[in-house]
Amino acid sequence: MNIFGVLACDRLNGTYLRNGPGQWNIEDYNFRHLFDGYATIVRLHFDNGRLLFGHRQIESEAYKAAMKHKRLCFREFSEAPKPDSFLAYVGELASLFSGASLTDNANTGVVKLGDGRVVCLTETIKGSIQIDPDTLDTIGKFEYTDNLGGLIHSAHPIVTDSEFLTLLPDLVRPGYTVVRMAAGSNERKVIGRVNCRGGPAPGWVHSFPVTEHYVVVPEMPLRYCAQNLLKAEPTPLYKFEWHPDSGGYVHVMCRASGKIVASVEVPPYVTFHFINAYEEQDEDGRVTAIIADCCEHNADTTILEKLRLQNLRSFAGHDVLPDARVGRFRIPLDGSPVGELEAALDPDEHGKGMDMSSINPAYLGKKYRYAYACGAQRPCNFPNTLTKIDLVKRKAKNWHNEGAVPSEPFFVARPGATEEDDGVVISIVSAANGEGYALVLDGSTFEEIARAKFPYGLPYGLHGCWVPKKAS
Ligand SMILES: CC1=C(/C=C/C(C)=C/C=C/C(C)=C/C=C/C=C(C)/C=C/C=O)C(C)(C)CCC1
Ligand SMILES: [Fe+2]
Repeated sequence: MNIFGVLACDRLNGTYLRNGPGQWNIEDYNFRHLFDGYATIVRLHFDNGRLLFGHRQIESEAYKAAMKHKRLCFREFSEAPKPDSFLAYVGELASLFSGASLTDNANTGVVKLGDGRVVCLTETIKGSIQIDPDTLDTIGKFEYTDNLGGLIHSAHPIVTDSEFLTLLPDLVRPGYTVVRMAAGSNERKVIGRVNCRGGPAPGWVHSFPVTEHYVVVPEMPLRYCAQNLLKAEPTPLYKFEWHPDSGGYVHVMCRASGKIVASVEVPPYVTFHFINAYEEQDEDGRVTAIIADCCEHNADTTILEKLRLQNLRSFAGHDVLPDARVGRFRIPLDGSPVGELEAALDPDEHGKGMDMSSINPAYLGKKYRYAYACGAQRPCNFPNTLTKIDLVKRKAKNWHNEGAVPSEPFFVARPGATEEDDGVVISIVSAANGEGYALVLDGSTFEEIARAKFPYGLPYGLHGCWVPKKAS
């Protein structure tokens, strides 16, 4: 559906796409977890103060099969089909115990590759699906033409105009392969490999950060669990297990050589989203350490349980959102065996809620000052504010509307900007009354510039990308 609205924001021209799990049922069968839902892509096309709005389901094999057979046919985040559903679909017992039964429901993020192709992603490699950013048509599976194999990758590749970097966790020989795909290509090439320091499996890598010269590979004690991947019934931590005794680590790989230049033990941590990383230099310009910031859940895995739909749909006014902070890792490059992890600012500044972050992409991998994220105004059961974090002043500025749930604040720089926060922040908000609107905040003052009400409410969504207007 496309609806025109008028927006007091004529400095923004281009398309914001936001992906996320938007359909949590098949007929009268209801899914369990926020991350289970079938992907819904939302499009906000900004054109000289006018907003064209639309949304569509991504036509993954998992979604099409569920709609056709009226039952779950593939394994989602917490849901698994009854064997007869999947076997009826593909017809082979072995498939149930292999990657074939994993979903391709690309419900997590959307990226614009350097050559302009737009790809929706999740953590299964086969869940990489190309879409048309204008019509939201599903074009088809994005085929990686290399022979790297594997079933899963990070849901958040680092994408720039020239490349796509990602991590492939290795569940058989615990470790991670760091790969690079040049813009315009479908072939990933190996940069290097890191062996895990703890066990029994690699830590979950939903995202990872990079600096100008290094790839930072996190190994958190929340680890993949191959048995849980194959279980039909959900386990407390779904496809993962918490192994605090196995230790938490951060590895640093040189982008050019693939060599590991640091591998440090850090306090146990739980993070899904890295914010950014950069190289710290001494007064002679020598790189002495890597600083990597993330949305850190105080080494507490309960956030995964809190994101079950039943919990999200039953807020009784009690504060149930676990605390989170901006976790700052300092990874020395002098051969020290340990790194540090501390809060980059007092978490009370953002209500001890912290997730779904973005930065000015021009500062990717570089020393930066500002991050935008969802924070909390308590009591709440879900992040309910937008927050602008000033990492230098260690302060936050917060936006909140009573009862509203905003999605990831996405920063878009003003063309020609020279200041880091010169631009706008876009968020899609679900209002208390179930209505929805697009919200545009000034990136510098964090004041509202514009909002445009949608003709109907939208489900919560996760991550977005910006497709600038084509030069005419
Ligand atoms: C489909 C399979 C998997 C899927 C994993 C998915 C879809 C993971 C998605 C993770 C997301 C969206 C994480 C977001 C976190 C947001 C947070 C913590 C917000 C907190 C707010 O306070 C695997 C599990 C990889 C297994 C194979 C099958
Ligand atoms: Fe994510």
